[in-house]
Amino acid sequence: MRTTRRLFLRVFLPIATVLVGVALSYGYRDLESKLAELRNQEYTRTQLGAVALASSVEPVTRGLKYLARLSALHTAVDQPTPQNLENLAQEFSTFAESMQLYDQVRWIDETGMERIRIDLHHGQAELVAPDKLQNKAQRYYFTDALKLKLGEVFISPLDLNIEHNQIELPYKPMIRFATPIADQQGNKRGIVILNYYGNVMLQAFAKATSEQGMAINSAGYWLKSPDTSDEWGFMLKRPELSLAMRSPAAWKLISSTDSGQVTLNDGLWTWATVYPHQAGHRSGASSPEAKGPSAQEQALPLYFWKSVTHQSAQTLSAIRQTIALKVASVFSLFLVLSAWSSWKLAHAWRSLADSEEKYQTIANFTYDWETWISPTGEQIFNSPSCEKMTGYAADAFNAEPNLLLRITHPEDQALMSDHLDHHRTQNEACELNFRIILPSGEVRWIEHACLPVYGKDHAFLGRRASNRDITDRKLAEAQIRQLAYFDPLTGLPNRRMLYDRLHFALAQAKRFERSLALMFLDLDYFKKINDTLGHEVGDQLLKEVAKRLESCVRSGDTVARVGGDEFIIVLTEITAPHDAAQVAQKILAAMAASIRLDGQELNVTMSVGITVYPVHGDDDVQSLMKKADMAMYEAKSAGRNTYAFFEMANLINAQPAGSNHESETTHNPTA
Ligand SMILES: Nc1nc2c(ncn2[C@@H]2O[C@H](COP(=O)(O)OP(=O)(O)OP(=O)(O)O)[C@@H](O)[C@H]2O)c(=O)[nH]1
Repeated sequence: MRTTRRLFLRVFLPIATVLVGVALSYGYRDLESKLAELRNQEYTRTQLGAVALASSVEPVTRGLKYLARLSALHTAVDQPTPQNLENLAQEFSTFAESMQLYDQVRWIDETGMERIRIDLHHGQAELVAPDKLQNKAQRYYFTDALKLKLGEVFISPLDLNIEHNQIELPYKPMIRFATPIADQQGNKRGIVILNYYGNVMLQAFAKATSEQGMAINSAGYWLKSPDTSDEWGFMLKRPELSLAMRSPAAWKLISSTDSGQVTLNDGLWTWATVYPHQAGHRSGASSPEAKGPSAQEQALPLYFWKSVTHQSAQTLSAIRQTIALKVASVFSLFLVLSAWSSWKLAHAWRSLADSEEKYQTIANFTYDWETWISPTGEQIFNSPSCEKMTGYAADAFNAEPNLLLRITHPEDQALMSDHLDHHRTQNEACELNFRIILPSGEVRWIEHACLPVYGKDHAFLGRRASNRDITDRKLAEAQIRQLAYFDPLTGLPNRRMLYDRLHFALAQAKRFERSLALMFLDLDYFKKINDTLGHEVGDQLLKEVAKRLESCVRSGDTVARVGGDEFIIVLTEITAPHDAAQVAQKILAAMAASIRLDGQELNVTMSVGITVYPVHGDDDVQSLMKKADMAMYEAKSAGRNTYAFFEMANLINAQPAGSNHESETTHNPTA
């Protein structure tokens, strides 16, 4: 479990690190994108607001200049007859009613006295009666405008209309546009003045900024704000209702630059500036005060409006939180998924390592030599045990695909070569035994079993083989075979082997109509040797006799020991009994030479009984054995150290040719 956990950490930690990096990078980019979108939106709003303010001023100045050029005005100025004044009033009324933008349309003469005044009430132009006309000589807009050159336009600050020294309710935002007029001699004869409804402009501004914009005058007071309670602070004598007081840092930047965008502690500020005087072609003096003389003579246009938007710090923080939450939830999901996958992978690795370990342990400790050969004949795997078995390391087999064939015993190479050629790609199991020669020259028997290997997709993956060292088994088998078929003392075939061969030889003789002789040989007086010289000497003597018997026959003949001092010889290549007689004589002659054993010279003789197929009968194996045995006893009876044919022993009891046997049978062993 500890190993699995370690593997898990090795997989998961790098993935988690990458995921954290990706999440942070993605989150940062997403936040940047959202903030950029917000900044663009704010920038667009302030620009649209500024355009709305500037474009509201332009038509008013054009309308003012139109009035200043009216012939009815100049006629009335030059000849202010009741008729002319009435004509002018008519023109002013028509203008006011058609435009619906102005609260008042007036001509104020050079003394400050209102000469023609049209008030708009509920859309209707009303001429103010002469006795209701006022003198405006003390008003700043009169004095400032009268100072202008002909053609120049005075634009007052945007403020609330004041009637009878009270701010008119509901609030009536107002801007006064005025320009001087002159008579035919060029003497200034007062001004034409329009009281413009500021609300029209402010509504256009609000609409352009989606109700989110703030129109602020040059003193930092709100003219229009999403929060209406902030508006008109300068008129209400409440300095706290100004951006200059509410957010000094922001106002410092906004008032000092025409446009910009900045993120401060209290949020994102975006602004643009409108100079209404510049928009009116020519500028005149202005005053931030509602009443009174001009604060500035005809100076630079310090009066401006700011189109401003503000996104609070809370709004920005909410955007960050939303993105952080989104990224965190996606990141958590990926983290959980990768943790789960890493755990599964670690578990699989662990299982694989376990099975590899088990497999390696089995491969290392197996006594058999396990191999795997690819379909193209490459050695994919050789278990380490191959070195103990062959004297060559597994790497040697992997490096030399032909090594197995090379170390195969020459007598088995054809078998192995055939196996490798024919079975490598065959869909069948195969078993074979072969010998290999070790580097030391030692020969070992290998039992080889192989079968094809298929993958899960039934693809042929080559052959898997198991090789086992069966040298000891082969030796044991050979020993068993030796014990079963051979006489342990002399190494001659025993009775069982004799019978096998005799059966075969007799069948062959019968089939090919050939002759066969069976000789039964028994040592004479062997018991005495044992009794006098000991069993050991008797054994040595038997071995020497066996050798001498073998030397007397051909390679196709069989010499077997079937009893203590009894031997059988099968002669397969005779044509007549005479041939067998010659072999018998040869044997008796071979025995005649003394044998030196244990420092003594020994002389032994043998009695030999012979039967010949088919001369002595068309017999079976048992009959042949019996007849030969009987013949041997005949030879014993005849005095030993001689041979006798079965036929002759029974019927004529005659000595075979070469009667000198008699003399040979008189030889006694020298015990
Ligand atoms: N040394 C030795 N003696 C054996 C072995 N097998 C049998 N004998 C002895 O061989 C002798 C065989 O004797 P027999 O064939 O009966 O008699 P013999 O002395 O040869 O006399 P005849 O055959 O009549 O000439 C017995 O004394 C057995 O004990 C053996 O493997 N080794």
